[in-house]
Amino acid sequence: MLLSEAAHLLITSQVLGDVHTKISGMEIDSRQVKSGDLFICLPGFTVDGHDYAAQAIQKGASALVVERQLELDIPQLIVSSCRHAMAVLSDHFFEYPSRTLNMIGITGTNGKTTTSYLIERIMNDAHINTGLIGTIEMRYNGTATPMPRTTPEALELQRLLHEMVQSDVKSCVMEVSSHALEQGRVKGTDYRTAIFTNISQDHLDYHETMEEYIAAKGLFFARLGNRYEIDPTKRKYAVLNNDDPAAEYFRKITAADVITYGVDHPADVHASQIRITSQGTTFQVDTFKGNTEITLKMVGKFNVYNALAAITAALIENIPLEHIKSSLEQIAGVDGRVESVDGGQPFAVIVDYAHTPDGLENVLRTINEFAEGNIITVFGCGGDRDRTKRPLMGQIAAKYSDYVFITSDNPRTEDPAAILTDIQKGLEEQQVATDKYECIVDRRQAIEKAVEMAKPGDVVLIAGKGHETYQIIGQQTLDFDDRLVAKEAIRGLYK
Ligand SMILES: CC(=O)N[C@H]1[C@@H](OP(=O)(O)OP(=O)(O)OC[C@H]2O[C@@H](n3ccc(=O)[nH]c3=O)[C@H](O)[C@@H]2O)O[C@H](CO)[C@@H](O)[C@@H]1O[C@H](C)C(=O)N[C@@H](C)C(=O)N[C@H](CCC(=O)O)C(=O)O
Ligand SMILES: Nc1ncnc2c1ncn2[C@@H]1O[C@H](COP(=O)(O)OP(=O)(O)OP(=O)(O)O)[C@@H](O)[C@H]1O
Ligand SMILES: N[C@H](CCC[C@H](N)C(=O)O)C(=O)O
Ligand SMILES: [Mg+2]
Repeated sequence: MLLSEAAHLLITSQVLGDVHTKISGMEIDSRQVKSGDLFICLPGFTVDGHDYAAQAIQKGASALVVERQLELDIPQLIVSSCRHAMAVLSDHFFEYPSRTLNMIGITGTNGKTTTSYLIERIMNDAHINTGLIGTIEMRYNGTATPMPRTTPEALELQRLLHEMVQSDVKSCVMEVSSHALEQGRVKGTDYRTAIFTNISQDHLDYHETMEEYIAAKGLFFARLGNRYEIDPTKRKYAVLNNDDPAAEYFRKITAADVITYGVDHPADVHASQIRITSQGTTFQVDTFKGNTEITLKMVGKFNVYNALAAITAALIENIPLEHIKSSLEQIAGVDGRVESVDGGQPFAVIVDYAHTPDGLENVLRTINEFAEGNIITVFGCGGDRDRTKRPLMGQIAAKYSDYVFITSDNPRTEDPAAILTDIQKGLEEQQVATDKYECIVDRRQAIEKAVEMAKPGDVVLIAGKGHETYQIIGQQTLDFDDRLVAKEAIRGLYK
């Protein structure tokens, strides 16, 4: 690509220097720049990419995208928003991969990862070669790469989608976080289907109010246009959870066809007669393409919602309901989501990624439906993240458990003990008896004590970190896996 081409795409941009400058790649991190790259200077939340332009030049950058002219002897493209420029240029540079792939995006506070795996499985079983991008990993054609965040930056995203196109992938299912929507990470990405799971409190450190959070999610549906072509494969679909009040707002702001799913309210894809056991969940589903009964190996009403979203997306792809049922019934579960840890102990140990008040309430309510003995919950809240959810999660843990170990999640740069105090305040406010909970900063120790306390028939829930294999304390990322730590604790007791 030539710099002139980039300038042409960004109509209001201004070029300083040689318009014939060749661009062989793009980069937003000066440390990763290769010779001939266009370095895009992102003004970040912690540092300003403009301050790293000199380093990028040293590493061989051929031109810069900037929001203000820099006193550096190199061609520069001055734009009003480097983030916007990144999205537009990446999409072009990687040959608009989302127009070739059939894109399915999922947004919502909880259930994105789970739903994405259900869809991936149904699609691949139906021989539609499908890739996946989300919190745990990105994977396609049997190869997986861990992901640092739920939704990649536009540059990384378009690069990954391009890779998928080159590898003969036909469809991609991905999680679209509210951060991504707000920062324009998926700008330009052409989704066929946009799914909404639910909205509840989270990320109020970033979005400040629930209204702003909902508005960020709304961007996904507002951008979803429908040109009502004769070719039905070009239609766009908004798949909305009709039991969530925000669905009505998304319906109003989208120009796509709306298809609803739900349990408590009438919907195009509707579940009823939900039966939950410790082994799984059975429900009747009535759809616009037939009816059937499905038994999931996954537990919880919330997983019925995830399954309904996946069924709707698959029906849009014209996959027969009987095939969808067969795929869903075979799925054992998703990594770190209500995952049982079996070390031969006479009680249940469940690791789950619930890290929001709603997520924690859902998983605990589900456990309450089948637990025979006491419920012992071990959980914490991440540092440098929404502080207002901490006391609420404390109250929920106490409400649905017989005993609570308040411990560290990923404290990041916050004082770990102070995070525990924030959680404890919620319990104090509700005057929870002090012999019903304790605070142990060290997560390993908390897990060990919980396992030690459990009696036959009890359930130990270890919530918050799910699939994570690390713990971030200060600037350090240390090895830590709830499942392994629980197994070690069990082994220590039941040798
Ligand atoms: C709040 C947020 O989203 N921050 C993202 C943002 O960081 P930032 O603006 O602070 O970036 P920065 O560190 O200031 O750097 C600015 C620029 O300077 C560049 N730089 C920096 C240092 C250097 O030596 N050289 C250099 O070029 C950086 O590459 C970057 O381009 O841009 C960075 C670069 O792409 C991201 O890595 C970073 O994600 C951080 C790590 C993060 O934790 N984000 C979370 C909150 C997040 O996005 N979460 C959602 C999931 C939410 C959900 O659960 O739904 C997600 O999608 O993952
Ligand atoms: N549909 C749902 N509604 C409410 N809670 C859910 C739902 N699905 C899963 N959960 C709970 O939320 C946790 C996280 O689920 P999942 O990882 O699928 O969500 P996510 O939206 O991908 O989260 P993240 O924002 O971290 O990417 C689960 O471990 C479970 O406790
Ligand atoms: N995607 C979520 C993950 C939270 C996981 C929890 N273990 C934590 O570190 O807070 C977030 O960025 O808020
Ligand atoms: Mg996720």
